[in-house]
Amino acid sequence: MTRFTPQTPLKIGTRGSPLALAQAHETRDRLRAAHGLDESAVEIVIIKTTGDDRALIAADRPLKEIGGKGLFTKEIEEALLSGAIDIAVHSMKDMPVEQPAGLILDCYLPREDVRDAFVSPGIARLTDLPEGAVVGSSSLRRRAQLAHRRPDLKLVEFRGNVQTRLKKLQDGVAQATFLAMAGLNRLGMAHVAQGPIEVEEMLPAVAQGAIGIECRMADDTVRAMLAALHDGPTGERLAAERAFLATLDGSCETPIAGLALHDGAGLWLRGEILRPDGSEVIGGERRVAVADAAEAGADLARELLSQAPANFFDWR
Ligand SMILES: NCc1[nH]cc(CCC(=O)O)c1CC(=O)O
Repeated sequence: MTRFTPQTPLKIGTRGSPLALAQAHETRDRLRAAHGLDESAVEIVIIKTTGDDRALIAADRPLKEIGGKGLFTKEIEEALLSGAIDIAVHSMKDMPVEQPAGLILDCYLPREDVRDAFVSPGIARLTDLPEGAVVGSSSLRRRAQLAHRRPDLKLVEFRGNVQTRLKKLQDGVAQATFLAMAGLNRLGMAHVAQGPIEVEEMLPAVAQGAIGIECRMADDTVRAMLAALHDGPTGERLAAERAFLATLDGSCETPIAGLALHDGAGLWLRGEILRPDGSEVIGGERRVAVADAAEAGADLARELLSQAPANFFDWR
């Protein structure tokens, strides 16, 4: 089955953040278990991306200004194409809807918790935030969703790894922030959150909580290995959500939310688009057969777009 040995190991490319490494380790462990690979037949290769460049990513600069789509993926995909790595592990939430020619992304691990988490040193729940409270988030989606429900709150830019953000909360830079439950769970840090926010209250980002594994399209050995890891139900949900995103031409950096759940034999897809200042939300849903997942995502996106004025996504 495998051409990978301790002398010529399978190389897994990943960013070096604690969350990215946790995802790469999960992938390595699943590959080893599924294919009986020796410990030294799998190697993790850390790749620095534009998004990891501290000088470029000044803490208060909106990510959208710096480089938009592919900020955290370009260098990793180049390493795949050059053969420096054999597979790449990604948070699907951060992945552009299309991959470069020669690469394929069709292996998803079982999805984690899709919900956002409410994190605050002094306040138990989102609904308990006092009038005028300062909330830190750099996610356009979360900012717009919050501004929509609570126009009284003051939003500040907030980035960095989990530890940096918790330190900022301790220092009083903001009274609360949001993180994905999935990331906290994968880091074994769910205890830092007050708790999850139900999806009816804050619809998550498309593909939140899903890990995808990318490889070279022509690499039949690796593709067969990844096929054994693929989680079908996660793939069905992401087919709907990513088609929704693709038709909206969105990325992780636009105020779009979308979530598909299995509902009996079919899928229940919900989506929303928001004005960046939260002044308007347009939402909708579809209940469809699994086979129609992608078409339903595209169709829901067209419905929402037909209701949105031309300047809907303009900001600043
Ligand atoms: N945009 C950053 C990002 N990309 C993926 C995750 C977390 C885990 C996931 O959704 O898989 C996060 C952090 C966060 O939103 O708290």
